[in-house]
Parts: sequence; C-alpha cells; structure tokens
Amino acid sequence: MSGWSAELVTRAAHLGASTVHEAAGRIGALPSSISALYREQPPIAGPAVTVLCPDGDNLWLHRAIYTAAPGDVLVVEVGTGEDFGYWGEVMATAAQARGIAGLVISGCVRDAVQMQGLGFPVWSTGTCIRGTVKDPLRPGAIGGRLRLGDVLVAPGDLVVADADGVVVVPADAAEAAVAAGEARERKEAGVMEQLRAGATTLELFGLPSGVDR
Ligand SMILES: O=C([O-])CC(=O)C(=O)O
Ligand SMILES: [Mg+2]
Repeated sequence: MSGWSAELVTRAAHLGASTVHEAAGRIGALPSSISALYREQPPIAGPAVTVLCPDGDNLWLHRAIYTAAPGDVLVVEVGTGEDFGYWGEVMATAAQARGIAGLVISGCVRDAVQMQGLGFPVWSTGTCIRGTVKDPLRPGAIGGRLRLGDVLVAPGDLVVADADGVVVVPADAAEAAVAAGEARERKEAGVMEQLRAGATTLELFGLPSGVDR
C-alpha cells in the first residue's frame, strides 16, 4: 500500500525500532506497554493499516485482515478496553495467509504460545483470556488516524518493531529516517571498535567524569 521498495522496508527492519526512532529525531516511540509477545519474534517493518476497535469488540480487526495488502502491519487502537483477547491464533493464521507482516495493538491478545509456534509477530499490552464480541452496530474504523500514547498514527506511516518496542514514522519522513539510521549505525560501529581498543564512553562522547582529578 505504500510506495516504498521492499528494499527500504528490509533496511528499516534491520535497523530496528530504537535506531529508527533516534534517527527520525526521537519521534514516534509507542508506549513501552506495547511490547513484543515473545522475544524470538522477527523484527518487522511495513506500512501501517490503522484500525480502531470498540472496547471488547474485534469485528473491525477481522475486516482489516481483508483490507490489508501483503507486507502491511496492522496498528490497532482499542480505547480503554485493554483487557480482552482481541486477537489469537485463528486470526494470526488468517493474517499470515494474506501476507500481513504483524500486529501492533494497544490491548491484549491470547493464544501466545500458538502464535509463537506460527511465527506470527505481535506487539501488545499483554495477554488476556477474555474473548471479544463482533457487534456490527458498534462504531469502529479502518484507515483513520489513531493516537497510541502521544503518537499520532496515520495509514501508510512506516512501522518498525523489534524485541525492544515499536516506532511509527510519518510516511514522508521514512526514507530520510532510514538513511539517517544507517549513518548512526555506522557511527556506533566505529565507537564500539574504539571501546574494544580501550577507549571510554566518557572520552568518546565528551562526557564529564564527575570526579575531580
Ligand atoms: O477468537 C478470537 O476472537 C481471538 C482468538 O482467540 C483467535 O483468533 O484465535
Ligand atoms: Mg483463539
């Protein structure tokens, strides 16, 4: 759904969430309460498909699976109703069959072990066994703007998620953020090389030692 090359998305996933967040100007960090469901899950990057779910209702998530294109990341706001299992192994299986890259949700999921077995990556606020309803009369949306913590998410924004967390960068800033992230990574590689050779972080970063000498 975005105009990005697969190559740019792969580069973004390789950099990871923290580096892209820093390189983009310290923007877009989703709350740390939205964390990786299991540590071994693969890092992902891709354009956001935004979904708003009413509390305790996952009908719009089912619909979103069939709206998203291969490579998209579902980004979901559930309002105040965090404590439901909005997503599980059945929906993960459906999403995988459609090539969806992963799920980021401001609420809980269930079937954690099964999703680990599937290798479907999920960032959620936790797990909850309580099931949801699917009420066609309750308002939700696909493709609107979301607020997750203090981050506004628009459809098509670049999502990068890994074991450390999730960052969302506005679509028009994505290419520059990835390029800046690569420059940052090269610089850090140089710093670590010098640390191995005996330099200190205090001298390399010009930090005051705090000790009178
Ligand atoms: O049934 C649901 O709504 C969520 C779930 O557990 C699954 O997708 O397996
Ligand atoms: Mg289930």
